[in-house]
Amino acid sequence: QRPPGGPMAGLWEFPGGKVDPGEVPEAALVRELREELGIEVKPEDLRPLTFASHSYDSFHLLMPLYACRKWSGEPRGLEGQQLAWAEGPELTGYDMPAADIPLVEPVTQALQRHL
Ligand SMILES: Nc1nc2c([nH]c(=O)n2[C@H]2C[C@H](O)[C@@H](COP(=O)(O)OP(=O)(O)OP(=O)(O)O)O2)c(=O)[nH]1
Repeated sequence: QRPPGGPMAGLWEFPGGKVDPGEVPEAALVRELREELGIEVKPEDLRPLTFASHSYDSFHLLMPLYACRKWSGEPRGLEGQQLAWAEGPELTGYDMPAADIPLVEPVTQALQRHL
């Protein structure tokens, strides 16, 4: 859950974050999962699933979404954030950033197909 006081506070998002200059996207996600959730993921265990392309008022977000079925460690909110483990149809019950709404259906389908 996004922290209070910042942009889109309180909305539920997929774990991740911005790619640093010169950083490969998969490396950025591995880093963010380590920093935010304390889990270790190998880049080869990230499978591209779909992407979001959404114009917010002040920027355009192009965000790749990956499936990850293998990790080590137990996810914890290392930055004080609330966590939720949501599978399939439960995902629709969370208030999400506008860019994420079109991702719910492909994620739900991928979970059903065990991708
Ligand atoms: N991680 C993540 N970010 C998302 C999702 N949906 C969505 O619109 N975003 C946006 C929010 C941010 O503008 C950007 C992610 O960057 P971030 O999480 O590193 O940045 P932030 O706004 O929390 O903080 P800052 O670095 O700009 O201060 O993408 C999502 O599902 N997951």
